[in-house]
Amino acid sequence: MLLPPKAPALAEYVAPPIRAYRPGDTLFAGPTATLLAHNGEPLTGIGLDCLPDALAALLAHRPTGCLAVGAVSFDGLACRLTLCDTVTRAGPLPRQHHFRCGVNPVTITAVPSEEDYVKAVRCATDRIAAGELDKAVLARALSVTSARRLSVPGLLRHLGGHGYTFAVPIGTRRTLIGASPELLISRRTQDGVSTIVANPLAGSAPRGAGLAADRQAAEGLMASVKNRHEHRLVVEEVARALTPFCQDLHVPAEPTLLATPTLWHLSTLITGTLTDPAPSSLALATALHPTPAIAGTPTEPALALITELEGGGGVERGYYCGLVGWTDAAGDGEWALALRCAVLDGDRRLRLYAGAGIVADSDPAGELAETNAKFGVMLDALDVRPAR
Ligand SMILES: C=C(O[C@H]1C=CC=C(C(=O)O)[C@@H]1O)C(=O)O
Repeated sequence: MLLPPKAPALAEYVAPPIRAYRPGDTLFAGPTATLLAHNGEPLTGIGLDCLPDALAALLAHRPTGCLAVGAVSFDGLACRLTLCDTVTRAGPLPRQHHFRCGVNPVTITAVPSEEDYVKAVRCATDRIAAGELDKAVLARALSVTSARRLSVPGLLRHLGGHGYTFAVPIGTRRTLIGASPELLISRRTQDGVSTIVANPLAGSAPRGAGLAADRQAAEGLMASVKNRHEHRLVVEEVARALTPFCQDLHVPAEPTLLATPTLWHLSTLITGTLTDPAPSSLALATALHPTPAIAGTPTEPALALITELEGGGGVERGYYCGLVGWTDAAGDGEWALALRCAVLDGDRRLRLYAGAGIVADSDPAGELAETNAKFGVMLDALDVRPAR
């Protein structure tokens, strides 16, 4: 008797763009669509300042439909983009509720140690109290070695449905991979009118275990004066940077709550209509980057403190906190911040990154806990601990 083919169990399901992924491809999945760039022309070595013009010129000579997809480093000096004439498009990646049993044997080294990160946070709050700056985002890393072989598709399977999921080749057998909740900027043009969306996030609280604790965590975040201040600093700066390019800009007065699998965030959805001629999505990203969500404010002292404290602790941001996304020849595009991510080096070694916004009344232990919750996205994909 001929039996119908067995439908794949949910745990075995792999979304088509992940099934189609080959080493060296670039994948970028947003809330509405997934792009897979295969066999494109690599573009590296152009800094963010020159990138909008360089890409406009390059894309103008390519066939209609050609996109540039990839990443720009945090310092804006390096990029890894692919110019791809025929990007494969699919729907958004589904969120897969796999049972994760936390059994993957790995060794993890914190860089710097948790104690040293706490000291760095104290140092930052002292500098803020001394009036040198208002906010700095301090990051830490985890160096992970896996006993099991890791693969980009194997990790991507667990990163869908988190906002912006990405895999970008950034060197020989090195891939930036992650799932970020934060949209820096998107631009869309319809009937000659270009509209934008930016979704700054800042102010976070780990999700609670169980409904009551989770609700308490969300309500506590919404009511937190420290987190509202941390968030406001980002929204004000994003609005200030976008204002010269917009004929109208809507900035809600109050944040809302955004839930990710590991954290609650304060979120503000900023929308606007661009002036004519409209700057490209990448030109807008250049005007915005680095926002206080990933650097601090004012920008210069914040960047100096990051170099001093993170550099002293052995953290090199590289592409973490950079941009990841795409642009077309007309300048429409979508750029997320490269957060909740890792660099996969070969097939067993990973470097995970997470940071937290430090303001005057930051509690160092709380900021450490926040970074640990942020690592949860990638640790869960590695099956290092059970999902909530
Ligand atoms: C720097 C990170 O998050 C930023 C984005 C959202 C919320 C943040 C916060 O509450 O501190 C950070 O500003 C990270 O995830 O590594």
